[in-house]
Amino acid sequence: MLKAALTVGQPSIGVWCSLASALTTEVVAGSGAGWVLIDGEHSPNDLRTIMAQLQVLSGHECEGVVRSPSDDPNLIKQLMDVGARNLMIPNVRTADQAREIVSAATYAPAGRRGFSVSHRANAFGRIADYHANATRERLLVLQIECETGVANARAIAEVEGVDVLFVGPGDLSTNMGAMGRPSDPAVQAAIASVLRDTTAAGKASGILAPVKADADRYLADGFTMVAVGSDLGLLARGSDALVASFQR
Ligand SMILES: O=C(O)C(=O)C[C@H](O)[C@@H](O)CO
Repeated sequence: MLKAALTVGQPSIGVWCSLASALTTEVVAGSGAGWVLIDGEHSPNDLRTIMAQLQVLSGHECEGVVRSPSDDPNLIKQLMDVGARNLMIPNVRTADQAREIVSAATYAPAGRRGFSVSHRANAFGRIADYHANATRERLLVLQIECETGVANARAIAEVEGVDVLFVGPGDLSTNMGAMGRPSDPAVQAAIASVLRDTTAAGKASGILAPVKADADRYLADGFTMVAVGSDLGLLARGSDALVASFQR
């Protein structure tokens, strides 16, 4: 289980799934990756295409992490009800926002996730102890993508119920005035600071690193939830290289 691995500091390699396709997500799931990111933020996914991808993953060891387009509690509720046990929330900036997200993913009385007796997440009522265990079994991955989030990373990581702080290098570099340059020294210093603060809070750190040398370095530094590429990138770059190899 992804949560169990990350809790004991075991690295887990993931692949971003941006193509909004159950078929391509199924192909990636067979690769041996520990998890795939089903992207509801920047991909043409909706609740049904996300659910279809979770369905194909049910036959695999590989776990689905679903990125919600925002921290909207109604979206969080719908995603959890269709079976998203692992959730990623973009651009979290403060501990108060993190507490609201935890609350949206937690049944009353501790939180305010709406209760439905029967849904896909509990196999349509067949998993009798689903509601009792849902909070303990979910994985909450909050993205740090701006300087405010970096400054508050320690406080965000310390919020009970937050499992992972995950750096979004694209947005972070853009928000720091270095669009497309995550290797900029100031951005790298911010990434290192998030790792330090998250580790100090006893939580796991993650990052997207589609260049192998970067991924290796982040893993050596202590990031454990590392996405090393995407279905879209593999198909686009692979088809480019294939066609180019036949051009004279
Ligand atoms: O800011 C980032 O970097 C991310 O959060 C990942 C991107 O959103 C991802 O879609 C790049 O393909």
